[in-house]
Amino acid sequence: MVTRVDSADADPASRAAPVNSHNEWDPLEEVIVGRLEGAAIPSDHPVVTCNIPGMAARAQSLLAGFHYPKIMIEPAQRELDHFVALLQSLGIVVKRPEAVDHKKRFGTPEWSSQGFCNSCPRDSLLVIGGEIIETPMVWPCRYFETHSYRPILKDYFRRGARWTAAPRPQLTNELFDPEFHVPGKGEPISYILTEFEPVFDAADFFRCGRDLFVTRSNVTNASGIEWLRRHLGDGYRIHEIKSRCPTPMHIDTTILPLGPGKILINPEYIDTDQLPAVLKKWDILVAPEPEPITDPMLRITSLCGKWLNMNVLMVDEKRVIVDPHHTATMRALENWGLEPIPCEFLHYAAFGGAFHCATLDIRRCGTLQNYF
Ligand SMILES: NC(=[NH2+])NCCC[C@H](N)C(=O)O
Repeated sequence: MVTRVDSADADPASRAAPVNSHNEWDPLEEVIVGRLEGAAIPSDHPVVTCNIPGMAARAQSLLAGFHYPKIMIEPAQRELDHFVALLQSLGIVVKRPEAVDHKKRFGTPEWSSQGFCNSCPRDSLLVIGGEIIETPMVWPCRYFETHSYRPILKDYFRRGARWTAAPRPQLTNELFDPEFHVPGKGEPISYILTEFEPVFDAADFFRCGRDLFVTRSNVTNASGIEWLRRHLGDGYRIHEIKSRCPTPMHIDTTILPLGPGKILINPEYIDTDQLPAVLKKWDILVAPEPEPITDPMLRITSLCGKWLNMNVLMVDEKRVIVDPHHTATMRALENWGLEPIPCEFLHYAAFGGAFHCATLDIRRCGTLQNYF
């Protein structure tokens, strides 16, 4: 049952709003897409290495701070260019962050680091209705990532958007549990973060109107979730979803809504009995196994686990952008009544994700509603 809370027709200002996105599926009008220029291999801080697959973590700790080699950038850049062209051909306005050299060193009074890249706007910026929030990120190499989006953010601000930054975390040793190890099979899920200060990545949340869903992770602690809850106030409810992923970072390979009443889950990480009661009323669509990645280069360099087949972008309630490598996923989406639009994107995994990660919806045509 969908209850209309606000009506855009009654409020012409909200129709003209530069930032307006309440969920993951309303018709997409404007989106930010990340960049690869200037990308540098992320640092080997424990909060980075605990989140990435073993092989990539070993290679990365040797090469941290160097620019990504051309052999990795070029194929990913070709895919990215096609993805941007595809979005534009669908009539969607595409905005891009500035190209910056992420090899540059920066610091706070307590530490210094080189950068990473701005491939994944989904992680550092959270759009809730007409507000855009810079999130308090925990990877030191991502501390200033939102600066490359500042020209866009200032433009949205000038045109009336609400622009907020969560308190900048200190990221000192007190935030990290020195005893932490990635839980093995049978061990309970644990996290590297303490509650020293609030931290969260935007990509640990997804939005369904007045209800937001979050997974705690190695980049989002309970204080971070509480900060957002208080910041948003009574108009929103935040529900925590339990994930069995031993290296949790970002919700969009674990569970993602495809439309009102439709939720896609990763059967390895989600125990449906443990879902928040409100979601149990929705159709639960179980993601098929991803097709294996056989190219050794893609296998070694991926910063992600295998479930990027789920990391899709909804153009609207029907059309969904998905990698054609994942044939079973394409077929499943069709069987669920959706129209998959294929777009090759496997090389982007070395930079942190796929379609959902690489984008940030700025405007979707729709209003704030209550879906539960
Ligand atoms: N928004 C993102 N950057 N998502 C990427 C999710 C990656 C996730 N940690 C995995 O390995 O599957």
